[in-house]
Amino acid sequence: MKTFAATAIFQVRVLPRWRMFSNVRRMSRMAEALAEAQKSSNSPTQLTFEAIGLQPHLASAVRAAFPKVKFPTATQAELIPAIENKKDVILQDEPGSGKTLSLVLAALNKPRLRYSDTGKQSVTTLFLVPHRDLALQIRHWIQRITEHSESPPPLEEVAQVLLRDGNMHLESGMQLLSETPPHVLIATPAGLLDVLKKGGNNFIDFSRVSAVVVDEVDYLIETVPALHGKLRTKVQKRIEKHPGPARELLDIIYSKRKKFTSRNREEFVDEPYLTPQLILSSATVRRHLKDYFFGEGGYLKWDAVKVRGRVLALHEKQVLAASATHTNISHHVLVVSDESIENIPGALEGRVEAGEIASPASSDESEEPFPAPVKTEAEQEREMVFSMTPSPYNQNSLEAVAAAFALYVPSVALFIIPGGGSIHRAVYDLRALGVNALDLDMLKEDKGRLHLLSGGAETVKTTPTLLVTTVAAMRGLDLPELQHLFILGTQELEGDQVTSRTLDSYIHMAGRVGRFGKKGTVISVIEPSQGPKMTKILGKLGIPAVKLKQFP
Ligand SMILES: Nc1ncnc2c1ncn2[C@@H]1O[C@H](COP(=O)(O)OP(=O)(O)OP(=O)(O)O)[C@@H](O)[C@H]1O
Repeated sequence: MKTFAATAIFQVRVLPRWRMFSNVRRMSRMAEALAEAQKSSNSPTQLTFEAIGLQPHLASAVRAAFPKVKFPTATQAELIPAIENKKDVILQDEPGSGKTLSLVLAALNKPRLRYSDTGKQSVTTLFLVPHRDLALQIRHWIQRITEHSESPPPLEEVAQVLLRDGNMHLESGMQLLSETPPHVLIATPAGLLDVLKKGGNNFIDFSRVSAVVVDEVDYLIETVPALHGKLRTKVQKRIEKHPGPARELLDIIYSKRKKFTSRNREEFVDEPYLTPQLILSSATVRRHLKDYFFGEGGYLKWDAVKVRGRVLALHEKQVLAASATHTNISHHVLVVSDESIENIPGALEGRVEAGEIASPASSDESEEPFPAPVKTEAEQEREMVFSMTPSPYNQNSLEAVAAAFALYVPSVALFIIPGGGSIHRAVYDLRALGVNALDLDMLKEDKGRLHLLSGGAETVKTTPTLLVTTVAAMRGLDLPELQHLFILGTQELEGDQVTSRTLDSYIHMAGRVGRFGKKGTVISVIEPSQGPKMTKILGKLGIPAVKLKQFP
């Protein structure tokens, strides 16, 4: 692997340069000022979790399960009492600032609801998430907390997961759900809709559910951004044609709310408690999304409480910059052609640590081949097909990822390929290049689960591993020790256009590293034709690209 990397680097030649960023210096100054302003966004308060309303046994269990979680952040100290107040809540703070964890705590803190007639427990909180791995991560967190509590109940009484997944048996999931309704039901909207379609809309009595949390809400509910002309019409048509399972589900749960508008809001507030408290969360909640929830969607009560990280007091463009550019994340772009791999023109000279060569955890074993995973018959067949078919991936780009991975990554890195791309094919191609690539899967120890709660002093020592995922499957994921992230290409969703969705997408991708004050390195690998779009994305976000020193 090391030999390959060296070869790849020495082959680089200089490409004709694009025009320099004229505003890079200005942006860099702005990012520094903003980073200063937001420093305390996720610094812990001196309050205890008990003082902000967590039940003492839960607070102790959390500290035991997550030794680094000692005090709530300012945002968490605002959020947990707001949820206790039973009003609807919109939560927005930068990626990795502890939103999901605090939502989990607030959910576990709610008293268990029981049917007064039968005494049977009901689901207290429904947690909607965009994808399987985030659902599994949340269940894993709850499992840890439960295991660290006194006389822990069986996990299925506390948390269950509903997914649209080939491995999950719908009938047995439904049976467990009706026999033992959990305190927290974590589901993808599509998974839950499957259950409602089979069991009927009353399979879960939503009037008995205390809260519905929609995590990564802007991903689950697409709304029309402030676009102009044809693009706006195109997006609107797409939404109307495919409203998406999350919207369909909220229409079922909040059908009773939809008749209330701003004109009869008094009545709305006095309405008996018929619908669950609605809690929305994301690092990027645009105004058009809020407007939709309050207005046309009719899901949110007008007196919903907004809980926002410090950073959001700034101007929107600066907010974006601050969200994505804390000084603890360095952003790099490698432009790859047939002839060369080089830094994007205009990239700034790096801080010492930005392009520092990592001392790989596995340096003693660098001559050892990485472990080959045991393959099922289906996997062997798939590889046979791959060996006979051309790859959709630009091999130069994958070589650049392999080279940078070998140079910089001591333990684990994440590689995000564009949505719709084949993860298995990317893994196959990368392994052929000598990279220990694996498809990210939170259920499997070697493919991500190992890294779920590790970090800091207990950093996992493994052969450096590159976990491959897509844009669609990485939202909200937390691998605490992750420091290196590779992104393939630019987001092609809107063609050459850079919309708010494109920018939000970059913020969320970059947000997989530099979490909770840690350091992070983001390396985008693009083709020359994607250069102008990448420049625009970084320019709009106020992010200066920094040179990787080992590349021209
Ligand atoms: N009060 C705290 N003290 C220390 N660490 C914390 C605290 N709250 C959360 N964390 C840690 O911060 C990391 C990020 O948490 P979490 O995934 O909840 O962030 P997030 O804001 O939901 O991220 P994203 O925007 O990507 O969804 C986790 O590793 C979590 O354990």
